[in-house]
Order: sequence, then structure tokens, then C-alpha cells
Amino acid sequence: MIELSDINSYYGESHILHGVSLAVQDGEIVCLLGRNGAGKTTAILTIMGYLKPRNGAVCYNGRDISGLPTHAIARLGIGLVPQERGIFPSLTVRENLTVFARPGARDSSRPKDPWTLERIYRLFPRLKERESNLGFQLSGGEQQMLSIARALMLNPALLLLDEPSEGLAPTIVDEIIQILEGLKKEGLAVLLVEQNLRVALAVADRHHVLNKGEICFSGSSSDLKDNDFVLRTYLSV
Ligand SMILES: Nc1ncnc2c1ncn2[C@@H]1O[C@H](COP(=O)(O)OP(=O)(O)OP(=O)(O)O)[C@@H](O)[C@H]1O
Repeated sequence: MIELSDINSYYGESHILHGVSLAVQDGEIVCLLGRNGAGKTTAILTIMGYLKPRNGAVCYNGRDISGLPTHAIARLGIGLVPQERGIFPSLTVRENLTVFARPGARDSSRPKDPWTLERIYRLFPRLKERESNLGFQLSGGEQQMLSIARALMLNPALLLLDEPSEGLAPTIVDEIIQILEGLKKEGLAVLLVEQNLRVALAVADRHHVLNKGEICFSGSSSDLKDNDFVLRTYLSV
């Protein structure tokens, strides 16, 4: 579905991603792990077209999208849940969900069963309870749920999630894990950026670990769990 081939991304002259290659297939959750500053967000920004890679290609359903503007990439069916969540503080939960909702990509990747408010509220009962609250009145966990739910209302075929568990209490992280498991059951493809190994191992099919902009490990959950060197050296576990 999405394939990064030998990506090199820069901020000005700062060379951040060094030959990154990874792919996410239909219905798969793939996790990109790594310490602060490893380049995880940069990889997401490169997919979304905020950064144009100097070398390499980002292909979505076989088409090279690396030169496209961000809005065109979003329209193809790639949704982003940014690290800073980006919800509107002065709009209600319901308004946050409906203000930009759209039916999804125009091509065959448009979902047969589009997301509606009712369907969102079934997956996120907490948001239904808070429907009339303003964005700024929500807890961190509720804001994260709203950010994920709002991205779903655009009916993406692929969701990019940037550290959804960051700064959340363990019980709320458990709720986020349940939501990600729910998305997996829905068959959505997800590229999950995480530092929380518990979340990664709970939901992802495959993992890539980034270190200083290079992928230093790729493998399954059991490969990762058993690799003490990678866990200690690159993930501080
Ligand atoms: N706008 C920018 N200009 C220059 N350098 C940047 C910019 N944004 C990030 N960087 C640098 O790029 C490197 C990778 O940052 P990135 O945000 O991709 O890391 P990350 O793995 O997502 O880390 P975190 O978990 O802290 O978000 C870091 O060294 C960071 O300082």
C-alpha cells in the first residue's frame, strides 16, 4: 500500500533520514520505533509531503507521491494523527469531528463502509459522553481519542499515527491499545510511530527501529522481544 524506498530527507542541510526503506500492506499495522530525535516524525512528514525527500521514492498503491503537495496526498486516502494532536480547542467534540469530514479518496480505495458519527461513537464511547464539551475541556487521553476519530472521519485507507500514547497514564494507554486493536479489526492499514514498546508489541504486526535516521532492526514482535541488544541499545528498555 505504502512503500518508502531508500529515502533521504533533510531539513535545510541537516541530513536526517539516511536510506530509509519500509512498507505497510493492506490491513497491516507496522510500527516505527526509536528514541527521541531518531527521525520517526521526519519519516511521517516525508510521507505526507511536508518534506520532499532528496533521494528515494514514496509510493502509494504503486504511484510515486513524493513530489505531491500535502493536500493531494491526504486526498489519496492517507490520514495523519499528529504528535501534537491538533484538535480545535474552542469547538465541541462533535464539531471537531464533523468540521472537515469527507467521504474519502475518489478512487477504489474509498471504504465500502464509511465512518459516520454513530460508528465513531461505537468505537469511542467516551467521545459520545463528551460530545458537547469543548476541545480544551478534554483530558489528554480524550484529546488523543478525538484526534484519531477526527482523522477517521476523513475515511483514510492508511492512517499515520505519531506517538498516540505519549504523555498518557497507563490506564489510558490501555484504552488507546483497545482502539488500535479495533482499527485493526476494521482492516485499516496503520503506520504507528511509538516509543512505548508495550503499545507497539500489543498491536503491530511488524516493527522497524530507527537510530540516527537509519533503520537498524526490522522484524516481527517475537523477533523484537527476543532481541536484547536492540531493546537495550536503541530503545533503552
Ligand atoms: N524543523 C527542523 N529543522 C531542523 N532539524 C529538525 C527539525 N525538526 C526535527 N529536526 C531534527 O531532526 C532529527 C529527527 O527529529 P524527529 O522529530 O524526526 O525525531 P523523532 O524520532 O520523531 O523524535 P521525537 O520522539 O522526539 O519526536 C532531530 O535531530 C531533530 O532535532
